[in-house]
Amino acid sequence: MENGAARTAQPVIVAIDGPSGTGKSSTSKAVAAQLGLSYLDTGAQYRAITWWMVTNGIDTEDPSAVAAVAGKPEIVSGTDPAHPTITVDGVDVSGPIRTPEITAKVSAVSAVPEVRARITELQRSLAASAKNGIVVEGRDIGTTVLPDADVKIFLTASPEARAARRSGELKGVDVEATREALIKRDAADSSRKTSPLAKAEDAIEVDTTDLTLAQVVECVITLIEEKRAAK
Ligand SMILES: Nc1ncnc2c1ncn2[C@@H]1O[C@H](COP(=O)(O)OP(=O)(O)OP(=O)(O)O)[C@@H](O)[C@H]1O
Ligand SMILES: Nc1ccn([C@@H]2O[C@H](COP(=O)(O)O)[C@@H](O)[C@H]2O)c(=O)n1
Repeated sequence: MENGAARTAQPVIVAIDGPSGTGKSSTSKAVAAQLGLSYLDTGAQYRAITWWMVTNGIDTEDPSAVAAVAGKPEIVSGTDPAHPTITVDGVDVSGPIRTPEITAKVSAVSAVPEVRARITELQRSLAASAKNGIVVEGRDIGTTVLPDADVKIFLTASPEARAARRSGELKGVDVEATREALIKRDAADSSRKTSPLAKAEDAIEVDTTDLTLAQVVECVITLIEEKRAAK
């Protein structure tokens, strides 16, 4: 069975969106693994194209310069939730895309329409080829990338909870600085013209502030199973 033991049979497309640090990646990976679905981290794709721009000396604050080369890098995402991978022109960039420099620059690059068009095409193609279905997480999956997704979830959490989680992950990092950085990135992602971070009208909002990761995963699995039962 692809991606672990499937608890359910029919293919299902699940869109999980939300601001930074709300638990999208952790939740999506666990849900996909438990249901035997593929998993796609779309933030990793935007980070990967940003890494390529930086590595090739492109000014990430110049939308025309970014747009002119948006079609050049070959970005490949592996969709096994137990071992998600991301390469650019054959190079494993799973580590380099998580540096503070890339995190600080990714919102500017992801706001460029030519970048979004390129990455959205990749995302739709991966979703269409997922045999058992897929959990796709990001900022615009329910609104733009997969508007016909079977289940749409919008995760939220207070900035304080998100900053505390991230600081715990990146040991020694200041909580207040982390909180400010999260808020700044959310503001940039929500205010861009093309496909901003937004909750789809038909998405179910789950506030994870006071929930453990296990509780969020169980909640999402229940929503998926309810939807499948109703099909
Ligand atoms: N419900 C939860 N309770 C406590 N910690 C959580 C919960 N969900 C996720 N976490 C932790 O919070 C951190 C951020 O989670 P995660 O990376 O999944 O968020 P994200 O929404 O994908 O973030 P980003 O958008 O920045 O990629 C991780 O350390 C994760 O283990
Ligand atoms: N669907 C998406 C997903 C991500 N982005 C941009 O990528 C950045 C990094 O995302 P992470 O989930 O890895 O933190 C994010 O801040 C957005 O700028 C996007 O635009 N659309």
